[in-house]
Amino acid sequence: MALIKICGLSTPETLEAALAAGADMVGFVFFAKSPRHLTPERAAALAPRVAGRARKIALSVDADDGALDAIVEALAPDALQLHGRESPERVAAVKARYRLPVFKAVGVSTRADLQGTQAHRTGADWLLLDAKPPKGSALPGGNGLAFDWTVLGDLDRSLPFMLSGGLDAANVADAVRIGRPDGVDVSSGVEDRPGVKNPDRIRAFVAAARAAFARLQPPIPPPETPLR
Ligand SMILES: O=C(O)c1ccccc1N[C@@H]1O[C@H](COP(=O)(O)O)[C@@H](O)[C@H]1O
Repeated sequence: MALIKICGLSTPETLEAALAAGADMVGFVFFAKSPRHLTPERAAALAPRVAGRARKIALSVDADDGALDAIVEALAPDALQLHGRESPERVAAVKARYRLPVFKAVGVSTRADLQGTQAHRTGADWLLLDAKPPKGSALPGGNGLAFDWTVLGDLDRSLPFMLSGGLDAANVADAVRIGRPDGVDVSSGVEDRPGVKNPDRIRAFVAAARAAFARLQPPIPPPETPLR
């Protein structure tokens, strides 16, 4: 089954909206420059609400072991999303230290950027393909920008991948049809403004993504590396 992730949740109300809508994964951002940033303490307060209804994904950007230790202890995530410039060696070290599946984010603008996925094929469990941030952006992701999904025709699909970057309820059907990802991930597209999630937009996104995956022929097979 293809997976739907709502990222950057930071309040009980919007977390509940994502869970009730049937999101498979809920993402929590640990990156101080992000408007969606959570401290480990705030994450610890939100975590029990998930209670097995979805997988908890901890997003970090070039975090060191100390920061990741605090995040893992507070959230008890089901997987780690590494959204910085983590090397394949760092990805492998994080995976070994926490014994958790790792989603490695790779920025895409053109076909040539797909080369950047090759180095992560042995270390990461999943790829997360996001639009490259604009030059000078404070955030390596979560910018609400999409990339040209047709380049995904050239992707080596030996790892499952999430498609992200500028998705919303209106364009996710095209993204799924063109990119045939194993999952989709959204942050800005379910917000009223950066960091402020909108429950109606969350519900609309989950419904649109679910319908888009259901229409795909042939359907997306389950990934060989399932999450726990
Ligand atoms: O959401 C953030 O603030 C964020 C910060 C730093 C790195 C990644 C971040 N979010 C991830 O970016 C993509 C795309 O988001 P958007 O839908 O275009 O806003 C998604 O994978 C988020 O998890």
